[in-house]
Amino acid sequence: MARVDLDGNTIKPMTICMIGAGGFIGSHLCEKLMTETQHTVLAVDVYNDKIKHLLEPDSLPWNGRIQFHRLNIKNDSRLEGLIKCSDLTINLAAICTPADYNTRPLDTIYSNFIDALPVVKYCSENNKRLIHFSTCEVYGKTIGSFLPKDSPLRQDPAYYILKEDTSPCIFGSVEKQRWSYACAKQLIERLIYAEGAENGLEFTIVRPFNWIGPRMDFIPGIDGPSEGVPRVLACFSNNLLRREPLKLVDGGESQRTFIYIKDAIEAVLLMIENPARASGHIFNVGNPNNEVTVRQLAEMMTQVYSKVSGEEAIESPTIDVSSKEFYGEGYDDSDKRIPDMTIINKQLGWNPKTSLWDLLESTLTYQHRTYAEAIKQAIAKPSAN
Ligand SMILES: NC(=O)c1ccc[n+]([C@@H]2O[C@H](COP(=O)([O-])OP(=O)(O)OC[C@H]3O[C@@H](n4cnc5c(N)ncnc54)[C@H](O)[C@@H]3O)[C@@H](O)[C@H]2O)c1
Ligand SMILES: O=C(O)[C@H]1O[C@H](OP(=O)(O)OP(=O)(O)OC[C@H]2O[C@@H](n3ccc(=O)[nH]c3=O)[C@H](O)[C@@H]2O)[C@H](O)[C@@H](O)[C@@H]1O
Repeated sequence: MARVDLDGNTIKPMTICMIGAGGFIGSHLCEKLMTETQHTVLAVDVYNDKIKHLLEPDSLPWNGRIQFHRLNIKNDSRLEGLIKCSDLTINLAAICTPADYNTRPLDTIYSNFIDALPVVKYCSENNKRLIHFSTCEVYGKTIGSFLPKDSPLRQDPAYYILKEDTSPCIFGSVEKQRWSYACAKQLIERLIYAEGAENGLEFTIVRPFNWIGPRMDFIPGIDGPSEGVPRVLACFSNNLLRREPLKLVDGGESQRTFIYIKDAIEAVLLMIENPARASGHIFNVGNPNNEVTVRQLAEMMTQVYSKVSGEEAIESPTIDVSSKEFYGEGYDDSDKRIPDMTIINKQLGWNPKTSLWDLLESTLTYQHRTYAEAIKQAIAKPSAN
C-alpha cells in the first residue's frame, strides 16, 4: 500500500544523504527508513559498527537501498557529490558528549561549527533540503535558575519552559568551557537560519532533548575506551553492570526530561516526509512528561536493572562526586530542560508516548543482554589489556 503524508499525498521514494549515520540516532533512523519506507540512504560516517546489521548480509530485504560511505567530512571531497545526488541531507555528525566540551573545546567547536559549514554551503548552493541536528543545550540555563532559591516564581512555567521562538539562550562565562558545544551549535543554527532567509535554503533544525535507548554511546572498556566518559545513560549502565555505585555529579540535582529514541525517530520521519510542514522550522523533540532529577534517574535505573537482571542492588547504590573531579575544570550544567511542544504538535501532530519506566525497562534489558557476559569476562581477566 502506498504511504501518504499528513496531507494525504503519496510519498515518493527519495535519496537521503545521512551524515553521522553510524551513530546512536543515525542507526535508529536508518533502521526505521529501511524497515518502514522505500527511501534510499547514503550513510556517511567514519564508523559503521552500529549499522552493520543493516548492511550485511546481501540477502536483507532492503539490499541496495542503503550504502555505506566511510568518510570524514573534515577533509573529503566526495561529500559534495553525495549531497548533490541526494534529495535531502540529514547532518548528525558531531562531538556531543559533555566530558569532551571542557577538555577538548577546540575539537568540540570545530566539529559542531566549522565541519558543519561545508554541509550547509553545499545544500544551499545545490538547492538541496537540509535537516540539521542541533541540541536542547542551545537554551543553556533557565531564566528561573537566576531567581533566589525560595522565589515562588521558580514554580511558574514562564521561567523554565523552553520555547523555540521566544526563549533566550543563556550560557555561562567563556571560562566555563562546557558551553563551547552549545555556543557552536547556536552559531550553526543562526547560519542555517540566515541561509534560509537570504538564500532560500530549505531547512529544518531539530533540538533533541536527551534521547536515550539501545546503542547509545559505549560501555567503557568493552566497546569504548576504559577511561572514556559517555553520556549519563551509558555511565549509569556501566556502573550497574559492574555492580559499582552510580556517581551523582554535584548531588544529582539537575533535572532532565528523557525521551525514548523510538518515539523521537517517529518525529524525524514526519519531518522527512512532510517537507511543506517542516521546512523553515526549529523543532524541540522531547518528552515533557518524563522529568526527573539525575538522582531520581539513578534510583529508577537501579530498580529497573534489578528487575531485568534478577540481581539485587548493591548496598549503597549511589555516591556523590564533584563536577571538578568527574569532568575537570570548566564544567557547568543546565539546571532544567522541559521542552515546549506547541510547534511540533501544530506542524506535525506528533506527541511522545513512552514512559520513563517503560523506556528504561527495554533499554536496560538490551544493555544486560548485550554486555553482562562481556563485563563478567573483563572483570575475571583484569590485566589482559
Ligand atoms: N542523543 C541525544 O539525545 C542528542 C541530544 C541533543 C543533540 N544531539 C545531536 O544529534 C546528533 C547525533 O547524536 P548521537 O547521539 O547520535 O551521537 P553519536 O556520537 O552517536 O553520533 C554521531 C556520529 O557522527 C559521526 N561523526 C562525527 N564526526 C564525523 C566526521 N567528521 N565525519 C564523519 N562522521 C562523523 C560519529 O562517528 C558518530 O557515529 C549530534 O549532532 C548531536 O549533537 C543528540
Ligand atoms: O542529550 C541531550 O539532549 C544533550 O545533552 C547532553 O548533555 P547532558 O544532558 O548534560 O549530558 P549527560 O551526560 O546525559 O548528563 C546528564 C546529567 O547527568 C549528570 N551525570 C552524568 C554522568 C554520571 O555518571 N553522573 C551524573 O550525575 C550530568 O552532570 C548531567 O547533569 C549532551 O550535551 C548532548 O548529547 C545533547 O546535546
